[in-house]
Amino acid sequence: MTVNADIHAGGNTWRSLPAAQQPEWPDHEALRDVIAELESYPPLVFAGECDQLRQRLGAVARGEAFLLQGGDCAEAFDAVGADQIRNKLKTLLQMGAVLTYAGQVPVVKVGRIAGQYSKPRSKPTETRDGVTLPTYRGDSVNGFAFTPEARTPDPQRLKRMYHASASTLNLVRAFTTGGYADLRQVHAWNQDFVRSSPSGQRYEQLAREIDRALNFMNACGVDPEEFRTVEFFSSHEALILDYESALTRVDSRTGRLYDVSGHMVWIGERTRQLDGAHIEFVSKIRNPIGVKLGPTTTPEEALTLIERLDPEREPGRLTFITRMGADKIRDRLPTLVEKVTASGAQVAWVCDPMHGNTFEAASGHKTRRFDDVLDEVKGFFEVHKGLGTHPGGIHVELTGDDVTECVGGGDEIFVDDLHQRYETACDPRLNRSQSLDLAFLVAEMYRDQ
Ligand SMILES: O=C[C@H](O)[C@H](O)COP(=O)(O)O
Ligand SMILES: C=C(OP(=O)(O)O)C(=O)O
Ligand SMILES: [Mn+2]
Repeated sequence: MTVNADIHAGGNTWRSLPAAQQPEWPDHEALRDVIAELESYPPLVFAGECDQLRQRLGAVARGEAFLLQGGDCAEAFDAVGADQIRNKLKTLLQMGAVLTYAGQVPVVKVGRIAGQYSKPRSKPTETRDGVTLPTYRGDSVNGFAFTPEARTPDPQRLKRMYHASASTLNLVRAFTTGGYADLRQVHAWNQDFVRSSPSGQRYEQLAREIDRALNFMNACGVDPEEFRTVEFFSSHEALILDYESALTRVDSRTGRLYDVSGHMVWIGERTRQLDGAHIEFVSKIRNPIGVKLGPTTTPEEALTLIERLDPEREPGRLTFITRMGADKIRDRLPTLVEKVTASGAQVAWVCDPMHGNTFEAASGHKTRRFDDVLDEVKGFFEVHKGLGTHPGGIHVELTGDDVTECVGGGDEIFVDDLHQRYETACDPRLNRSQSLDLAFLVAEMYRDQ
């Protein structure tokens, strides 16, 4: 075996371990063919970009930057269109501009985008009117429609995921480097939000300050070219290990393994078993890694995760994304942060205020209250302030469209409105105006800090 083959084999050590939440593919030969084809495809990202993001996240871990990570719960193949991608990106960039001004630190912008096609589920099946079918596991696995054909896992979908990710990333790169995302333009969109939406008016003061700051920079003669492009990274949950490992390659510069399906990948709350395949898989790759930590996480688990995933204690390598729930964060987070800090590890702490706050409305819609989302972020800031540690960022499920999936917000959505534009394939997302609300309110929190 050559050295390279040896290293490459390292990307397959997960295969002997239990892997939670994997699809039951009916045809294993077809799966093998798909994996072989995926292995021949070019990388979606360059390993050097993953290193760049790891460095940026290092600044987050050291308290010198803030992470904004967001996008759909589940991307869908039929939503790979220019409008949807542009609206999502626009929303994230607008949030980023507000947070940068408020925090006076760089905001690292990472989309749940160009690869977020696979979903872990709480139940393996779904029953409607006495008919039981496999649960929807994301467009990478099966279809959303409630028919036996759609719900049967089809490995050909893994190739569609690759192509959908490639076209999405291509457009994102074009927008972020081609001038569309110019900071002055992003600020103009924010001014428009403040002017035209009833909820936006309370942020007038902040928007005016940003305007003055931009004018000041202009007057000082800052090169306008500096504003033209923006750094933006992709991320998704590394769930379907056959796909992720088919896209794991040896980097020719360093000889190390990178999962080139996205810049950052994370492991979800349901697949972070210490002796499981997912943790083993990400322990072998050099990408920056996130791990979701729910309310039952013990400090010992967190410390073992650090040992497994960040043995060299490299700031930026490991991000803990806590998702406790608004009612638990003030109780559960302090011990975790204290014990991890005492161990000397420098992880980035990021708040996912979505996944601990989901409930089912009387109409049957899965939803979240904007106030709970906000309260979890508030709790997150309070805990870090109390401990003298850095609230490193937020991780949110959002869309740039005017959907009605979460209740509340400045342009209030009521439970009775949920049916109007409930379009998510999995979890409820903040819509465009709720996302901007959140950014302005977090900006105020950041300033108070
Ligand atoms: O996005 C996260 C999970 O896939 C989702 O919250 C699980 O939802 P379920 O309980 O409907 O399966
Ligand atoms: C599945 C998700 O979250 P968690 O693993 O935290 O439940 C998600 O981020 O969509
Ligand atoms: Mn989700």
